[in-house]
Amino acid sequence: MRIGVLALQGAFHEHQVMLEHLGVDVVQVRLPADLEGLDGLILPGGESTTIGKLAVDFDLMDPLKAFAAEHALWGTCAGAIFMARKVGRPQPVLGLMDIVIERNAFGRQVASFETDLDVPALRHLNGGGKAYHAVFIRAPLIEAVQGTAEALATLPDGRIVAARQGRWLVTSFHPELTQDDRFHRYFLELVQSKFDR
Ligand SMILES: NC(=O)CC[C@H](N)C(=O)O
Repeated sequence: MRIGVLALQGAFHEHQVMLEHLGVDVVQVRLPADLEGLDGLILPGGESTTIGKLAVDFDLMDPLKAFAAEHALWGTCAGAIFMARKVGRPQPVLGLMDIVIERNAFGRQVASFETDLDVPALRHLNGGGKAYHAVFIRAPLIEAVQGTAEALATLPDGRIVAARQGRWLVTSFHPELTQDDRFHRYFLELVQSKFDR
């Protein structure tokens, strides 16, 4: 399997390390040609306005949308914002997934937090029964899932922090910053699956 990690800005290296640990070939994507031959793509956390601006400057917007139409995609944090169809205040986004997302919904950098989540979608994986420890860094909130998008994880108060639509996955938090590789393994399952949206 060969997975791309959008490497314009943000935590792409950490995703690469996790994927390589799982025996996956990783390609850093900076130009449209880098998408060639990939089986899936991860959009990392970072600063969504910067990622969006660089994606426009590097003529990546249309190639990314075309790639997403055929492949699995996973956005973490800023990457999730970049995939959303609707963001609180307009900025360059791919506008793919039927979710409404609010940036920095939990407050400033100092309000970053970690918490355990119950994620039913991970239960079938090896080691899947235990709670998932999630790291939130100036995280966005998935305010609504629409169409065929569905929530995968919520905070105890019901706020949505992970969602899936066909082979598209978004998480408000950063699985690449923990030792727990279950979300990466779940994504690799989506890459290999033939889910329809
Ligand atoms: N950890 C992150 O990716 C933070 C996302 C950032 N606050 C944004 O709005 O783009």
